[in-house]
Amino acid sequence: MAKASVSDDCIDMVTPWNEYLSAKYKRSFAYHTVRNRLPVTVTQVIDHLSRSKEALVQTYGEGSREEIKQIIGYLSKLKNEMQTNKPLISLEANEVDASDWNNFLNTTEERLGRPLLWFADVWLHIECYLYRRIRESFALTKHLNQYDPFRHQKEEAFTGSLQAISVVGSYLLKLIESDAKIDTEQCVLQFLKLSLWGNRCDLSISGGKDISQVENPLDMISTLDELILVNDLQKVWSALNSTSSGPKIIDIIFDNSGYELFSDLCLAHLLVKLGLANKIRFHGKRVPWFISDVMEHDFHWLIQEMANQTRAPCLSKLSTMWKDFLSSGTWTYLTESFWTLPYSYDAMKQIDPELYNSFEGSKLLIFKGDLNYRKLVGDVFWPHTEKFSVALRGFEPAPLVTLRTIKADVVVGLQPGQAEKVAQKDTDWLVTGKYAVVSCLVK
Ligand SMILES: O=P(O)(O)OC[C@H]1O[C@](O)(CO)[C@@H](O)[C@@H]1O
Ligand SMILES: [Mn+2]
Repeated sequence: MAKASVSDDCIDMVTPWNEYLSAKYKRSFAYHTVRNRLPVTVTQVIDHLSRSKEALVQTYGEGSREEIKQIIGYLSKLKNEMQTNKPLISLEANEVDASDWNNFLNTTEERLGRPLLWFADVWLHIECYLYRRIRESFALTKHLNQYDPFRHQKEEAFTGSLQAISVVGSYLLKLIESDAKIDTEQCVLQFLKLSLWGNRCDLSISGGKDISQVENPLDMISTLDELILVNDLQKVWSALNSTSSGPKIIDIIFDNSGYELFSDLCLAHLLVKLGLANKIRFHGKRVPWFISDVMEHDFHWLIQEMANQTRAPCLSKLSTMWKDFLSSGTWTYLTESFWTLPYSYDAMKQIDPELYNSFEGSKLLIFKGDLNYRKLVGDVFWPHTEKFSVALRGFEPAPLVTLRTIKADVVVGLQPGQAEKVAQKDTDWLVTGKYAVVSCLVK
């Protein structure tokens, strides 16, 4: 009998413990995401292109008119493939990571003995594949080859948060310019929390709705400690404050642009100013990713946009200092392809040994956000009391910490009974970004 709908392929149950998160489980957030949220994301890109067509043709030339039609056709086909649970197909455009992606697809197909399907396989792989296919629709064109369909939303996420950004920026400037002795530990903990809660601003969870930070984040921070379900901030402080002889290099693996990126750079500035790091390496995405993730353009755009804020002189002052950090090499911005492959981080040593080895000398790896967390723990539905060190499955290139607001249904490191207690208060505690975890692995 013909399937009434794709969901007939899915199992009407919650994800079993220790199983991969997957849209094959109808009661999972993965199913809701693949069934309802990702089609909306594709539709929003199509709508954006349709609405901006004339402006795009103005900017990219008459040749782009036909390409816009081509991209919309490609995206409509992609949406249909997903909604009718078609096999995942190889990438066509010859980009730096295309062979890695196609190797992943072929190797997985061989292991499974069947092609990958949207409603059967690991959510992480499916969701990353969707964004990589959105990228492909532009990579197959000439005029719009480097166009970022999410840029306008990422930029609005900054301009919409300018009030909160000014508050935090002037606070940071006062701190670093004051001669008064500051409580180093308290300041670092405060800026770690600002960076953590900055992760609430993520367009993929909000479905693109405006998520600008309007409250005063400094007031907000002090009231949120009880929402941090795993709080290893003291361990992070000890790792940062350790007087180990090694180089004081810290890596920040970025998540979202806008307010979150600003809060990450404030933390990075403080760590350098306090002598806890003498080099900070930032890692961003090579292609438009999960709507709000940072690309190199977003990074430099934000710092330049701060320089333009004549009504917030603290921001233009910070912008000058941040440009100096970049030109002196204290800060470096890196874009490795690995971050936009489908792999969870236990595969890094094998897939990108150069990247893995580059972390060996790092004092601390700071992973921001939910997708990085899912890649750290492998998108497995671990029991919530499973140890973070076990869930990492051998990914330990250096001391690391995850600053993550919870937006997907996987969390480890909780105490017995803790998940049940939170769920009584908020049934959707796993997917709203209201709660957070700060989990640290020190070597
Ligand atoms: O920007 P973040 O914090 O990585 O959030 C991305 C997360 O948002 C979601 O789209 C929300 O479900 C997840 O699929 C993904 O892990
Ligand atoms: Mn993100």
